[in-house]
Amino acid sequence: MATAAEDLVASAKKLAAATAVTTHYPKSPPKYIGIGSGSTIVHVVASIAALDPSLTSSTKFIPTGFQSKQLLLQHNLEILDIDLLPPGENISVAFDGADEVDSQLNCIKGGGACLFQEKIVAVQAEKFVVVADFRKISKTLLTPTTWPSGIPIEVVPSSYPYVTAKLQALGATQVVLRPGGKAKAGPCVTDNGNFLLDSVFPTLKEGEDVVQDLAEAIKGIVGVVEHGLFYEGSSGWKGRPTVGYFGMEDGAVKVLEKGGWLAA
Ligand SMILES: O=C(CO)[C@H](O)[C@H](O)COP(=O)(O)O
Repeated sequence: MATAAEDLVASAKKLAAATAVTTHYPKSPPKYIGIGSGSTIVHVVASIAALDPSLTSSTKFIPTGFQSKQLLLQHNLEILDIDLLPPGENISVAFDGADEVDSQLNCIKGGGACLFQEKIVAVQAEKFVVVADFRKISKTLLTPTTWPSGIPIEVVPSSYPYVTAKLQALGATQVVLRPGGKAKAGPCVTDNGNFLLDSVFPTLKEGEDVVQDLAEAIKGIVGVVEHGLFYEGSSGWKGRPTVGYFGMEDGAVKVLEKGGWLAA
C-alpha cells in the first residue's frame, strides 16, 4: 500500500500533468506530439487521452522509448517512431518528466535510461514542456539532495572504463555503471544497446555557461553518446525546456519559465 508521502507525490504529478496538457496541448489538431518517459508521463498521456478525440485522432505521437510506446498503445494513440519524422518537420509540443530542474530551467534527465531519445525528440519540438513534482526543483543542478545519482551518461559499452576515467579527470566524485533490474545480471542496457554511467559532480555554481561548460566537456569524451544535461548556453540550445509545471505539496501547480516563476 502506498504511503501518505507517495500519495502526495503521485497527486502532485497528476495535477501538474493535467494543467500542462490543458495549457499546452494545441487547440487545433497537431500533426506531431512528443511523449517522454517515466512515471509522470503516465499522467500526461492519460490527460491527452481524455481530450476531445477530434484533437488527437489525426495526431502522431512520438515516443521516447519502450515504456512510452506501450503507454501510447494502451490509450490507442497513433505512434510514429522519431526516425520517421520527415526531415524539416517539427513536433508541435513535446511533454516529458525531469529528475532535477534548476532556476533557469536547465535539467538533468535520464533517470529512466531514455535520455538520448528524450533529447532527440526535445530538440525537434517547437515547445518542450517539462512536468514534475516538487522534489525535482533546485536552485542549481547537481544538488546532492535533489538527484543524488548525478548525471546519467549514455556510453558505447566497450568505452565505459575509458569514459569513467575521463569523467573522474573532469571532476566526477562518483561514477557508477548503472546496474540492470533485479532479474538482470549485469548492467542496464538502454533502448539503443548502450550502458549508462551515473556521474556525480560537485554542485554547479550559478553562472551563464556553467552547465554548458560541463556538458560540452562530457560530450567531448570519445565513447559518450549523449548525457542527461538539457540546457541552453551561449553556444546554443540543447533541449532546455520552454516551461516547467511542478505539482507542489500543498496541491498547487507552480509554473517556471526562462524568466522565473510565474505568479500563482
Ligand atoms: O528522464 C527521464 C527518463 O529517462 C524521466 O523523464 C525522469 O526520470 C523523470 O521520471 P519520473 O517522472 O518518474 O520522475
